[in-house]
Amino acid sequence: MTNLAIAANGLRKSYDDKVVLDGIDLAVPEGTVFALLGPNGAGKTTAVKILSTLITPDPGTGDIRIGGHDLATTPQSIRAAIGVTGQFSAVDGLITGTENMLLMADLHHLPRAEGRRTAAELLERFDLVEAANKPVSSYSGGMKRRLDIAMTLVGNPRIIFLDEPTTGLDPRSRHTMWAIIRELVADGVTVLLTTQYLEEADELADHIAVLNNGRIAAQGTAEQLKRIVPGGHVRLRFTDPAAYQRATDTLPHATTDDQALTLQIPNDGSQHQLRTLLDQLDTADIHADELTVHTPDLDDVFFALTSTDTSKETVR
Ligand SMILES: Nc1ncnc2c1ncn2[C@@H]1O[C@H](COP(=O)(O)OP(=O)(O)OP(=O)(O)O)[C@@H](O)[C@H]1O
Repeated sequence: MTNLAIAANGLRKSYDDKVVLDGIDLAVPEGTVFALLGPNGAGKTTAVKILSTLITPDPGTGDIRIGGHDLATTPQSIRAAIGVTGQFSAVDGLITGTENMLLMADLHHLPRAEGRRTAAELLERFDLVEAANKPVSSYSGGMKRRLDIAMTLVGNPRIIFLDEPTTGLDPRSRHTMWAIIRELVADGVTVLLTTQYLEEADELADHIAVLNNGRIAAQGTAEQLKRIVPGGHVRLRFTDPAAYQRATDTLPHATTDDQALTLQIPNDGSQHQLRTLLDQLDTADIHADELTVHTPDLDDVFFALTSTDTSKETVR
């Protein structure tokens, strides 16, 4: 059986009468990426703060084990085993990148020479050598995030929590961050990340949990999640109203838009279903100006699951 790096049972947290986490279960195998996905205010940061020992869960929460350590009895062992970066990062803007790194090395009680060597290696690895002696307040968003991760790695953690690691980054910096995360996982590190970006979860995560209204509305691989929503279709666009009319007569199950002269036909995008549709069009001598195939993506899943109060579905 695979060892779990993170195991949480019945995680609960309320603020006054607002229930933020209503008993959620998480199981993250070692060396994998787990994405906690949810709209603003869903409780993602709260979950990360609890799992990284920054705040305590409510009574009634079940067992939580991080890296095999019990959160209730040995939080200090957990702190030694994990790294946390994100919205509550430890980066100090007033001092330089190198100084931030050395501060971290001190916190981990590394001997001075080793601390300097580790800091230099990590600054190099994250492409921060040129900026190393400049105050962090002059860094771009992407550079700050890279420094944040570099600081986290000083202690060589095997489990890393990344709270919205790419929020606000431009596409290039986002891709750099994804490459960094993939490298960490290739080294055997376990990553739990929160994100509002479906594309990010799709790109990186082995397992995705969608958090909504304090509960996990669905979880599974990106592929499993995509299968739980309908939404695959072929879209045909016409410029000739007569051809459009012939198509609507030929395809009675299509959703039509008379203004845009488009039809949407349910279709799973498989070779078989596509061929059947194309044969129908050929037989009726219909030629669309544009044909596009839309397979459900995580956007469809996200909107389907987070738009109602009661949706609850689990894919295993
Ligand atoms: N210390 C606190 N006191 C009271 N309410 C809080 C506190 N911390 C969080 N909350 C509330 O808990 C809910 C969940 O917040 P949380 O920051 O975990 O959400 P999130 O999913 O991370 O959202 P975002 O994507 O906006 O960061 C919000 O409604 C928030 O207002």
